[in-house]
Amino acid sequence: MGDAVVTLRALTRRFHGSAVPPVLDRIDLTIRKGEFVALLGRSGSGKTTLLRTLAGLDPVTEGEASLPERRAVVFQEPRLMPWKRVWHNVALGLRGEAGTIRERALSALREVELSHRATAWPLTLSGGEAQRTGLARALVREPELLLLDEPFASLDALTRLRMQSLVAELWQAHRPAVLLVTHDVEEALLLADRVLVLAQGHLVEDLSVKLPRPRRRSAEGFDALRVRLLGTLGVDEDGHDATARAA
Ligand SMILES: Nc1ncnc2c1ncn2[C@@H]1O[C@H](COP(=O)(O)OP(=O)(O)OP(=O)(O)O)[C@@H](O)[C@H]1O
Repeated sequence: MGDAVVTLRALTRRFHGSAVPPVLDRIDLTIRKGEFVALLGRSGSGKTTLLRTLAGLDPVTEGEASLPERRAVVFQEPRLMPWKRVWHNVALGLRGEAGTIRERALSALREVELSHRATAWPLTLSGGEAQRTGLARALVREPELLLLDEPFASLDALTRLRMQSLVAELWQAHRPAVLLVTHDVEEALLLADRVLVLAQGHLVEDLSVKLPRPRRRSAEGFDALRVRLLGTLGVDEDGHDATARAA
């Protein structure tokens, strides 16, 4: 497909030899230019493994992966270098004239509403500020593919809400393709065009989300999609294991 940013064909990833089922088992996936995809799955289902493959951090040993050159990752923990100031962390790895690089870093920090912390040391940042710095560091590279590995998981509930809408705004402004790994069904529905569910090595759901933006939990159809995804994950409304109860 012409506008594909990512193409996986029969991608398989094993950690323990052929005696046990692979973590990723012949995954086929296409992500199109500008598409916002969320990846849900239970703990240990292989979400991070899939994200690492898309980031080019893990070798492809079985199957094929076609990835764009410009990729950026935001991890659950910000992974900033404590001995470099915030703006310098954002600028790391950029090439070109020093003044231009600094300007680009400051502009990315403005976009995540963090200009006032540009010369701060990372250890003085709050959790939300540190994650916004990570987001600025990713954005400044103008990625075609932005990979977000549970970037809000360690934040308090209010900061998480704010970060979710910030990510939605930044995506609208820049339109990279996004893969967001999350545990949170509502987060997936608040952000993504498409929600994938990974289980037993397979993508068992590929759900198109046509809700209007900006997304609201109160929107018609939101709850039906939420219940459907919880069903695919095998969890009931209260977070209990529906598969165990049925057994
Ligand atoms: N480097 C590794 N060596 C051996 N096993 C690994 C390695 N990385 C991941 N695994 C195994 O692969 C499986 C999937 O792990 P992964 O971290 O991708 O799951 P996940 O869906 O992201 O989980 P969580 O939601 O808990 O973060 C797990 O059983 C894990 O133990």
